[in-house]
Amino acid sequence: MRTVHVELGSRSYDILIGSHLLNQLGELMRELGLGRKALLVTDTNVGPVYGARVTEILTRAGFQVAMVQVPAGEKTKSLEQAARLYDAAFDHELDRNCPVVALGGGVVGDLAGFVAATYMRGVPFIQVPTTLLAQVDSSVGGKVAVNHPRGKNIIGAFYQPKLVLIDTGTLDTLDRRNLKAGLAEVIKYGVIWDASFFRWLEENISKILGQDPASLDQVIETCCKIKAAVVEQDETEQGRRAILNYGHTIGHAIELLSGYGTYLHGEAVAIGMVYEARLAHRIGLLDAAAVAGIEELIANMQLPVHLPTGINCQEMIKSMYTDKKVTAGKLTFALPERIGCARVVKDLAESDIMKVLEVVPCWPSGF
Ligand SMILES: NC(=O)c1ccc[n+]([C@@H]2O[C@H](COP(=O)([O-])OP(=O)(O)OC[C@H]3O[C@@H](n4cnc5c(N)ncnc54)[C@H](O)[C@@H]3O)[C@@H](O)[C@H]2O)c1
Ligand SMILES: O=C(O)C(=O)C[C@@H](O)[C@H](O)[C@H](O)COP(=O)(O)O
Ligand SMILES: [Zn+2]
Repeated sequence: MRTVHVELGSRSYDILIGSHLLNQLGELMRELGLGRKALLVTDTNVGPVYGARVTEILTRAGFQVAMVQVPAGEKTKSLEQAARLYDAAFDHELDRNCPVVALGGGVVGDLAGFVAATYMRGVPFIQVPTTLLAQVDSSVGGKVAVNHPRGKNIIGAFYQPKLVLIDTGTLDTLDRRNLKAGLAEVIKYGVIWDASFFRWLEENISKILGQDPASLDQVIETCCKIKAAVVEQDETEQGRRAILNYGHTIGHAIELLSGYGTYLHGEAVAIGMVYEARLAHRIGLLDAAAVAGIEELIANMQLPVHLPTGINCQEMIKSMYTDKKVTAGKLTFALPERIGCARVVKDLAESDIMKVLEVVPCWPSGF
């Protein structure tokens, strides 16, 4: 088992990474001294595979478990689904010391975390991420949210989990499309933080796509360490943390305008990283070789690199104004300045963004 610690004073916690860790969840939660009723939140794909097993593990450790399965998919990050979970928490008589446990991908984690942050003004939250994306990114760092019809993750909070338990064995049942979507966030960490990790990814593409266990363990641990380091510096995104948003200003606009769930989050971020690298080049921040290297790695990981057909570039820019990085009406981007280093750039000219979006005016959506 590998452990990554996230040091945030009284909100510190461990990320445990290993191949058969689910079995230890109950004992680990008991050691945290939590109340004995647990709301287990999962979705309609993950529940049937792991729900009964996790319920049994928690029950054996002395928890009374109520499991709720929300519909799988991005549309579930909604206030309607949150309301369903508040009802379930009431029905199960959760008190302030009783945990909400998220068993699933980033959708379940963000939704359940939002409910944990707000039910009774906050109850303990446990993350058990089961997608690669959730294991390398969304389960760590405390961003929890639901979507608004006009903006991604608009209703949310910063609310840290008490424990992140990553059972890498759960990736065995994840489909290829979702595995690859997780790799977009993995590439992000190489671009914004660690040039040697970026090179390592370039050299290990076939092992990673072949789901070689040691390579995936390496990927997950490295990403968790990077995310922990960024979050420790700037828990509530007053500045530096925004580099984790590289690819997301354009990515979120794609998710919104194509209809939540049409593009997976990781796919939209992959496209966003390509166009935002070009934007960084256009404003003189990033050299052309680095832009080509980023685009090549994303394509070689079998992720999309073109804007989808039919997305109107003006509409895209308009929707970027709902981004949480906007301040005083100015668009703000997290852009790479070289492989392994990124910075927040404020006050970009719309004309530069438009030029970049129009380079290949809304290409066909084939990957
Ligand atoms: N909070 C954060 O810091 C953060 C970071 C990145 C992304 N996100 C959010 O995460 C969401 C995307 O998360 P995601 O990519 O995990 O998507 P997801 O949660 O929708 O999961 C993807 C699909 O895989 C299924 N699935 C999950 N685990 C499985 C398993 N082990 N076996 C079989 N099927 C499984 C799910 O049911 C779903 O259909 C987006 O809403 C995004 O905004 C949040
Ligand atoms: O943890 C962060 O900070 C991130 O930005 C991670 C992103 O991968 C994630 O998609 C996040 O939800 C986007 O942040 P948002 O504040 O733009 O919603
Ligand atoms: Zn993301």
